Amino acid sequence: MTTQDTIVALATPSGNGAIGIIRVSGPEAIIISEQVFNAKSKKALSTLNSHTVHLGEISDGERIIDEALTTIFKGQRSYTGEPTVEFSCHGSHFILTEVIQLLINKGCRVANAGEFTMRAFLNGKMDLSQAEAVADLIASDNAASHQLAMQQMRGGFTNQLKTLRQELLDFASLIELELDFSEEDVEFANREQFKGLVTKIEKILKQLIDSFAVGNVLKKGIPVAIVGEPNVGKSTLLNAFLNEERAIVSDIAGTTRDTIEDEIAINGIGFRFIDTAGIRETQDQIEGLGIQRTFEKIKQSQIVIRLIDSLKLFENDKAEINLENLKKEINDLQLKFPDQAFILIANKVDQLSINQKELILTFFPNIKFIAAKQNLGIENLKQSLVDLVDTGALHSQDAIVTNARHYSALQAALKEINEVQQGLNEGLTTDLLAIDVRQALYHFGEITGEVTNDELLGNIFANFCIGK
Ligand SMILES: Nc1nc2c(c(=O)[nH]1)N(C=O)[C@@H](CNc1ccc(C(=O)N[C@@H](CCC(=O)O)C(=O)O)cc1)CN2
Ligand SMILES: Nc1nc2c(ncn2[C@@H]2O[C@H](COP(=O)(O)OP(=O)(O)OP(=O)(O)O)[C@@H](O)[C@H]2O)c(=O)[nH]1
Ligand SMILES: [K+]
Ligand SMILES: [Mg+2]
Repeated sequence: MTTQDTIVALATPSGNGAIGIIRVSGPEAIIISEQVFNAKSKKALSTLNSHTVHLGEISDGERIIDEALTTIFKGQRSYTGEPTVEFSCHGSHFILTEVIQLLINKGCRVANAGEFTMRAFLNGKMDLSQAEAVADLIASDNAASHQLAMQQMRGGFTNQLKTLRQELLDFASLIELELDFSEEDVEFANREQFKGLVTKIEKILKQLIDSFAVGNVLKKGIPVAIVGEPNVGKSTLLNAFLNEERAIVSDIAGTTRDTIEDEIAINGIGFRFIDTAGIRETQDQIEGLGIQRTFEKIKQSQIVIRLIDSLKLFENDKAEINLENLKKEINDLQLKFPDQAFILIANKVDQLSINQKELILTFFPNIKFIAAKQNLGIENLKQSLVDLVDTGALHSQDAIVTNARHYSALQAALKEINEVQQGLNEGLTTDLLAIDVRQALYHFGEITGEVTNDELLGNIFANFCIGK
């Protein structure tokens, strides 16, 4: 991987702000920038101190393109770890395009997605997991995902991992030293101490692996499926949660055919609501497909809001039988989806008499009544959702893994650590033990980027936005 090119990109959203920042990074950053920027002070950029800002003109020969503020970062003292210049221009799309083109004419290359951050990684300004957290930070849209990304960008669990890796590395060296003296039957690596370390590592790996269950949903938003028969008010409830007319509502059964999703934050936690087509036996083929999808969505969700139309129960004179059937049906649904938390909600309470309400409660003591259309009971329901989420980990000091790549590497590391443990217990020969230890170290290194390759880096940084 070469970092010889000097790269340029717009660092701010394209041409729709008051100011647009163009970033230039690489060995020639200051020399190239000097050719297009004239500071009001008449001083050449290369003579100015690092981390200083200068007013001046950007021009292509005689033609002035913009009056701009220019920041210089010298030597390795920058975000990327290489000479960097930032031009803070007027936010016109035309100006920004012209300035970038000018810089390209003077020898810059357009940066690839994530290339500035990739350079920061390659130049040792951050480890790989921190670089990945930069993308998460930019994508974060609620307090929980923001906090997780910030924690990881500032080192997160990798500091802990680096210490363990070093301790393991020290033992690996001792074990390998034993191999050099294999004739003499010496033991440099104290087996009991080594067992202690491996046990400690196992415990920490397990904790980190477990944290992913929480971390992953908090990062992505907790999926909540809203399900129930046609016309119970699922789309009305979605709209009430989102506080906007997101889904079409009508008194025609089968209005929602495709699932509709949208996210909001409640108490800083992201919830992704999924409005589904009504569940019922049907002859209609298109609606039938919608119902298939409802089951799919339940499977993908963490929480299921099972919505019922309270009025419907009393349409015929068999309320008790209807309630009995409902109870059975809900039991079946819970059995079919054991991993989901179910909340039972009775809608349209505005139309219900007190006696009817009490009858429902005798069958379902925990049921919650709402009137989605009148926005009644929605705040309570939001609180119930928050209560269902175990946010303990978020508020503790324990590290939380949010990245699927780290999760896989941790699992792989644990597997190897368990091999090492088994090897130690069974008195495995030193050469075989050494192999397992090296394997475990490899997976540790994958997370922080001590072990890496171009393809992996390409994959990670391709998901960044341009200019980052
Ligand atoms: N204008 C601007 N704003 C930005 C960034 C940027 O690159 N440019 N950042 C980009 O994401 C973030 C800030 N991150 C940065 C991290 C390090 C350095 C830096 O200059 N580091 C030097 C000097 C440190 C020091 O003064 O002690 C270094 O690490 O050596 C700059 C920005 C968010 N805001
Ligand atoms: N009285 C009353 N009517 C409601 C309430 N909530 C929804 N409705 C009405 O119930 C009807 C159906 O609402 P929708 O939100 O379209 O129901 P749905 O479950 O999404 O229906 P499908 O998408 O067809 O399965 C509409 O006429 C709504 O205005 C409520 O709390 N009280
Ligand atoms: K409807
Ligand atoms: Mg609907």
